[in-house]
Amino acid sequence: MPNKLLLRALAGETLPTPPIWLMRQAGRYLPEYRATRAQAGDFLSLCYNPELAAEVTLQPIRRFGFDAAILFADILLVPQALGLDLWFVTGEGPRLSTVTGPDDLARLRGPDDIHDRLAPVYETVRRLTESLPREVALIGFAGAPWTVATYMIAGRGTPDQGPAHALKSTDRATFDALMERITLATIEYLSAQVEAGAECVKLFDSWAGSLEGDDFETYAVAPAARIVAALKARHPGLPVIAFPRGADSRYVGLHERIGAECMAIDNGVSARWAAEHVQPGGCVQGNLAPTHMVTGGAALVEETRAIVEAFSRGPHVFNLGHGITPDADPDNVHRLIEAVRG
Ligand SMILES: Cc1c2[nH]c(c1CCC(=O)O)Cc1[nH]c(c(CCC(=O)O)c1C)Cc1[nH]c(c(CCC(=O)O)c1C)Cc1[nH]c(c(C)c1CCC(=O)O)C2
Repeated sequence: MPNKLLLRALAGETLPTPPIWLMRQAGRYLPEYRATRAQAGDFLSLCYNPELAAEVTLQPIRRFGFDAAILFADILLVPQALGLDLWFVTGEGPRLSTVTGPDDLARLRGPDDIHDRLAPVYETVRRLTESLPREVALIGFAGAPWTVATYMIAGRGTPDQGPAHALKSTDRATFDALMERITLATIEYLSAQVEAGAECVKLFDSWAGSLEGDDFETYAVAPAARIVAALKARHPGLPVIAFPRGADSRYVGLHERIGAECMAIDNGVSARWAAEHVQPGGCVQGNLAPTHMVTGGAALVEETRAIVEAFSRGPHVFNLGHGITPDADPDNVHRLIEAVRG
């Protein structure tokens, strides 16, 4: 049995107190993050600077004593490694050159040709294995193919993933080939993170919820299952967290269909419902609404205790239902941890 709390929960153990970490725990709500990002110059320079990326990964561990650290990087580094241009517009978000037809696809690099550009990320992981406290687990991550494809097709974030849905229906061959390329690159990328020292990996499918009918199975479940199977073949026993955000009632049975030890639950479903219908399949992670980190107060404590109680009869990792936002108050994170650990 592993002795780090996060790995024990992922292995299926019901613990008296759930391990806790937060999505986007390294980020703009922390003054020390803003200072290090300024030192790096910009967000992408920070992602590709192993010394500073390791530093911002460690900042929330030092400040809050979380049970897990998540590698500081971004899901959009994979499209960039595949050959797309990537930049961030302050206050707006990511911009990428796009893939909208066979010619764009032909210009992309192969899944094995990503490592030279991503080498600094692997170096960040190696540094973290040396500098993290013994009891803190290190999580590697990547975007799931559908979510990454939505950014590669639209060239930016979109409210309804319209451009990706459009390509899927007008040029299925290009869409499927793009999904295949991302899937294979993601296997290589995550595998390299594990070789560098990541102890578990998380797949972020932030836009899975917009896949309807059979598309959910074809473009969210099947690619995730393929990535998980390939990783486990190479790294037996590797624990995986899947985050098909917005899956709603389709969370039921997903542990088994994806082959993941843990389902990250967003706050679109209640903890009570997820405890009854999803937790029987394995560990669950979640699912406090991120707004509580802004508003705090008694509601934060009550809701946190209710979630801990709802999930207390099975394996649980405490987290938010989505990333902590830049306007969050770090003091509320202290209150949250106190409410979880009692
Ligand atoms: C969709 C997505 C992205 N990136 C990610 C997702 C999936 C999870 C989700 O749904 O939130 C995942 C991600 N992004 C980042 C991490 C690092 C680890 C962590 O602390 O969780 C992780 C796991 C750093 C980041 N990635 C980004 C920041 C903010 C950049 C800054 O410092 O200005 C951070 C800390 C930028 C980013 N990166 C992305 C967007 C849309 C944006 C802009 C929006 C925003 O600014 O919050 C793409």
